[in-house]
Amino acid sequence: MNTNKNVPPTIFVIFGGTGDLNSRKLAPALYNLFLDGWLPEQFAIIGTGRSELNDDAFRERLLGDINEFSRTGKVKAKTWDGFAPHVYYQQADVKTAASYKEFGQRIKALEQEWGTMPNVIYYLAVAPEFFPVIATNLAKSDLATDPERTRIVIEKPFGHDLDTARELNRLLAQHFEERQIYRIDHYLGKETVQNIMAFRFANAILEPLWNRNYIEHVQISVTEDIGVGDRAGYYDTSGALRDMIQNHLLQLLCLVAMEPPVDFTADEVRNRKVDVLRAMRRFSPDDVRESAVRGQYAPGWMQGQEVPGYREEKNANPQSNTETFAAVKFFVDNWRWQGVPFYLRTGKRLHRKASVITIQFKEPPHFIFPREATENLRHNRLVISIQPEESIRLQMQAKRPGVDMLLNTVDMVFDYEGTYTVEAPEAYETLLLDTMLGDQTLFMRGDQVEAAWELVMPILTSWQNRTSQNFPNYSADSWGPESAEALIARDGFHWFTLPLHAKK
Ligand SMILES: NC(=O)C1=CN([C@@H]2O[C@H](COP(=O)(O)OP(=O)(O)OC[C@H]3O[C@@H](n4cnc5c(N)ncnc54)[C@H](OP(=O)(O)O)[C@@H]3O)[C@@H](O)[C@H]2O)C=CC1
Ligand SMILES: O=C1O[C@H](COP(=O)(O)O)[C@@H](O)[C@H](O)[C@H]1O
Repeated sequence: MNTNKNVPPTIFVIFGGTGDLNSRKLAPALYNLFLDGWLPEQFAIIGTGRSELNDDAFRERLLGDINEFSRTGKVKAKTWDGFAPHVYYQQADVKTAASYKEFGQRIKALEQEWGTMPNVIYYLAVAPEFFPVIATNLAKSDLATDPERTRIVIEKPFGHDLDTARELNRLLAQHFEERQIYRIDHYLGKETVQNIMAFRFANAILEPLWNRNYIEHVQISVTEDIGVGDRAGYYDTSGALRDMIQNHLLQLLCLVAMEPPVDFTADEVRNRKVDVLRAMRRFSPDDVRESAVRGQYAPGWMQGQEVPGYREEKNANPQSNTETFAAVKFFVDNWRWQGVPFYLRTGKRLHRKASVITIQFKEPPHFIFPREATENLRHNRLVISIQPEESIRLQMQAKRPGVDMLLNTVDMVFDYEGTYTVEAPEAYETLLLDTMLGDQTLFMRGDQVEAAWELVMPILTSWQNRTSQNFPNYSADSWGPESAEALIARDGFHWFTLPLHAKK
């Protein structure tokens, strides 16, 4: 989102500095921002956790993490020598008031050393049970009183359901202004996801076609080949609908379905996305049976390796009925989209990792070519590949070279790899920089989160009330349960196989 390099002096406090998210995502992202010259001279990262570490030990730990997880590869000694002095560690228990006093002293010392009043960003990379605790303690300790200079970043999950999301919003609103609150949805930071807005709203040729008159249906598919690994403790309380559809996939849907914003400001963009969520058709219990399916993976084989079923994963409940796959048909009841189904699906341990949005257009109203010339033609489709392939393909019909008139389907392709030489930043790099610049465009506003929860609540409730499950119901390395095929086949469509050229 950024067009300038004017990041003001900033102190970045990471609650959960010793945790997995910081190791794999935040620390490498901050390092890469430093590497690319985005960070100001006056910049400090204060990591916190209960672990007993000093500054040097924490720096060593981050060095290992960055070496392992950074997209830019191993750290160069000279760059590290420039970065490391900006990093500090403070042991703290987030539940005790004394910890916040110590943060206050640390921040004050840096202010005095720098001779300026920096922005202070509190990043909550801790379990969600600590979000209210930390927010309240920051406020009580007067560490976030200035809305111009202090911000709080909240990781997912934002609430477990509509009530808990509302409760968390209420609590945050007691202590912070909305402009201070940055709710993360890391999909919004992905380069290819940001490009959906650029592609739709910086090109005049798409908008006239972007509606129910030309579009037959939309598919949003986020498939993963990995299982839950050692995250079953968290995942068992969540499931695919909460973990992916309520946030990432619905946000992708909003980007496809939103009206053109008047300008590219945070609230205008977010208003248009909330409009979509509000226009989405609500589910009755009968609708849920018709329009939503779920699945759970069984043990099996992936690429020659034996893999456990979900119930056999570390820390999983052996009788768990948590879904690791979900597919839902939504409608957006407004003038633009009336009658156009949006099929969303996501799941773990599926055949291939791929996040793809496919817009299928209606057939031409009349074919002038002989039947045999057109037999194998597909509808025009716009295929937006978010990852791992990063591309946009427009599938068109063309005449095959030859003396006869035979047509086939060809792709017009924009692909990042072939077009740009610069490597795209990781989502967290963009998002962390935006928190420092005070740009909330790619962050979830409170009403947006609640509107998304409101939409999925009938499905969650209905699934919770239906106890009998035939789980596990799909095998590893498949495309999910048969019921997912039936969901879309009833409307005469099928899930598209994801781009064959997609990188593994
Ligand atoms: N890991 C990931 O890929 C993702 C994580 N998230 C979210 O990020 C958050 C963190 O996840 P993750 O990093 O995986 O979790 P971890 O369990 O790896 O880390 C938890 C962190 O919290 C700290 N902590 C726990 N209790 C206290 C306490 N009482 N006082 C101070 N610090 C404490 C731990 O410090 P110590 O061990 O030193 O006590 C540790 O640094 C969660 O909300 C998660 O949902 C979101 C998306 C992806
Ligand atoms: O938020 C989450 O996202 C990941 C998938 O993210 P991606 O960037 O790798 O597509 C998912 O594995 C995880 O369960 C979920 O919590």
